[in-house]
Amino acid sequence: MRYDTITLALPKGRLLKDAVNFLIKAGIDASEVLTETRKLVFVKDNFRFILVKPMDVPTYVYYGTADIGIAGKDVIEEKGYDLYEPLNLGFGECRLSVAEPVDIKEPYDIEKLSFIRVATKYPKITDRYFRSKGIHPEIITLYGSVELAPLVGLADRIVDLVQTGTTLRENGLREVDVILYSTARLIVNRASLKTKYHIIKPIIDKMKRALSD
Ligand SMILES: Nc1ncnc2c1ncn2[C@@H]1O[C@H](COP(=O)(O)OP(=O)(O)OP(=O)(O)O)[C@@H](O)[C@H]1O
Ligand SMILES: O=P(O)(O)OC[C@H]1O[C@H](OP(=O)(O)OP(=O)(O)O)[C@H](O)[C@@H]1O
Repeated sequence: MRYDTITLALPKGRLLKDAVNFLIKAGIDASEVLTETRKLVFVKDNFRFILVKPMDVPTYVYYGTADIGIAGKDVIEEKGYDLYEPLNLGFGECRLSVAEPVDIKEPYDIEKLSFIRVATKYPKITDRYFRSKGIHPEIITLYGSVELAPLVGLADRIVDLVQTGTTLRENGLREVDVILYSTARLIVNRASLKTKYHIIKPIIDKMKRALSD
C-alpha cells in the first residue's frame, strides 16, 4: 500500500450510488465500486474503498480501520461515537419517526402515554427520545421490515425511517412524530485527522467545492 493511502468506508445499499457519484464529482475515482462483484475492497490511486453495512460505517471509522466514511445521520446518532463530521452531503434524505396503526385504540398522545412497546432498528435513539419525554419504553430491536411489527402484534408502535411515506401507508400506519431528520454525512476519524491532516484536509476541501458547484 502507498504511504499516503486513505481508507474510505462506503455504505452498501441505497446510499452507495449517490456516495460514489459524489466522490466522482469531487475528483475521487471510486467508479469501480459500482461494478457488480462480491468484492469488498477496491484500491484506486491513494484510496482504498471498503464496502460495509450502513450501520457499521461509524464503527470502522471510529476504530481507525477507515480514516473517513460516508454514513446517514441516523446511523451516526445511533452509534454515538466521537467522530469529526465536517460535511453534510445532502443526499439520502429521510426522517426517523414514530408511527402507529391508523386504527389504534388510543392514538399517540405523549402527555397521556405511560407505557409504550416499540419496535425499531434504532434502540438507542428511541430510548433517549422516550426517556426525554418521561416514558421508559420497552424496545424490541429488529433489523428490517419494522413496519410489520404492529401489524402482527409484536409492538404498539415503531420508530423507523420515512422518506415518501409509502411503506407506512401501505401497511396501515401513520407518522405521529419526527425524532430526527437525516442526510448522508462525511465522517472522519479524529486521530487520522491529526496524523494525516495534509492528505485529509485537501480531500475535505475538494468535497466542499463539489457540494457548492
Ligand atoms: N427510504 C429511504 N429514503 C432515503 N434514505 C434512506 C431510506 N432508507 C434509508 N435511508 C438512508 O440510507 C441509509 C442506508 O439505508 P439502507 O436501506 O441501504 O440500509 P439498511 O436497511 O440499514 O441496511 P441493510 O438493508 O443492509 O440492513 C440509512 O441509514 C438512511 O440514512
Ligand atoms: O417512506 P418510504 O419511501 O416508503 O421509505 C421508508 C422505508 O425505507 C427503508 O426501508 P428499506 O427499503 O431499507 O428496507 P428495510 O425495512 O429492510 O430497512 C425504511 O426502513 C422504511 O421501511
